[in-house]
Amino acid sequence: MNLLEVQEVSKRFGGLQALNRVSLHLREGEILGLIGPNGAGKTTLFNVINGVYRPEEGRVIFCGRDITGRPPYEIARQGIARAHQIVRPLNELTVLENVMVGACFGRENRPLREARQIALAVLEQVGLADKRDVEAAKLNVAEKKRLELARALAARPRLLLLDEVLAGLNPTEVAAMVGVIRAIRESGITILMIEHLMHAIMNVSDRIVVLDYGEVIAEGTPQEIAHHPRVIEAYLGDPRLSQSLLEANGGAG
Ligand SMILES: Nc1ncnc2c1ncn2[C@@H]1O[C@H](COP(=O)(O)OP(=O)(O)OP(=O)(O)O)[C@@H](O)[C@H]1O
Repeated sequence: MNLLEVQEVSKRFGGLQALNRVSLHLREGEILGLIGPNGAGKTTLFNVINGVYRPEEGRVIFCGRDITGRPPYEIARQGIARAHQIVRPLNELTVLENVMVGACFGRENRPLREARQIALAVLEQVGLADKRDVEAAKLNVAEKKRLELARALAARPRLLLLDEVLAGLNPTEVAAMVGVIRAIRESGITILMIEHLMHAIMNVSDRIVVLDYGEVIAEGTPQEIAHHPRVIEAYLGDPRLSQSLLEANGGAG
């Protein structure tokens, strides 16, 4: 059974069609990469999936249930967590306390003692255990990204939405984070991730869906996507992206 099905979803902002009959699905246990040029509609799709926006048309089905237009807290309770592109930890709290908040407001309401146990395990999982007593404000960018991931994981999701968790990291940090993402999948969590870093997304995804101007223009394995004429065409308008696609293309063989 598909864990998530997005069926013909459309979302408009005034006269702008941000999503136009977008469909995609995620099988349990897979990593699906969502790519596309700036403004393609990737973040809007995340916002529809986790209930920030209600689409004008279409449906979102999670675990066989229609969750279209349900409020974000209810969708979180059902097992979808999201790591945001812009990381905003509770700065005066420690790393551990931040993650405990995630555990308390996750899939089930948890008592503090249990939330602490979960938070400790999750910090171990993302490689941040040694920083647990540090104030969140004192973390560097890479550590804040890990904290954001830990906060989302503490909700014990079945589906994790990752919005550019590799952005702003240096190559060593990217490689380490890719390792963490793989390990999360191994632990049984399904992942949908938006990423501009072409090498990394090609490397870590089982399948990739490409959005352009709010429409799905391609879907396939990283290999297929890297050679797809419509994808290359879509990316040619953006020199930075087309360069990274060409590099990934070479890397993908
Ligand atoms: N709240 C909003 N109000 C009006 N327009 C919006 C809103 N959110 C997004 N848009 C517009 O919808 C389109 C899709 O934006 P979205 O942020 O989903 O793209 P994206 O693929 O995530 O882009 P990026 O890669 O730059 O993050 C863009 O043209 C954007 O300007």
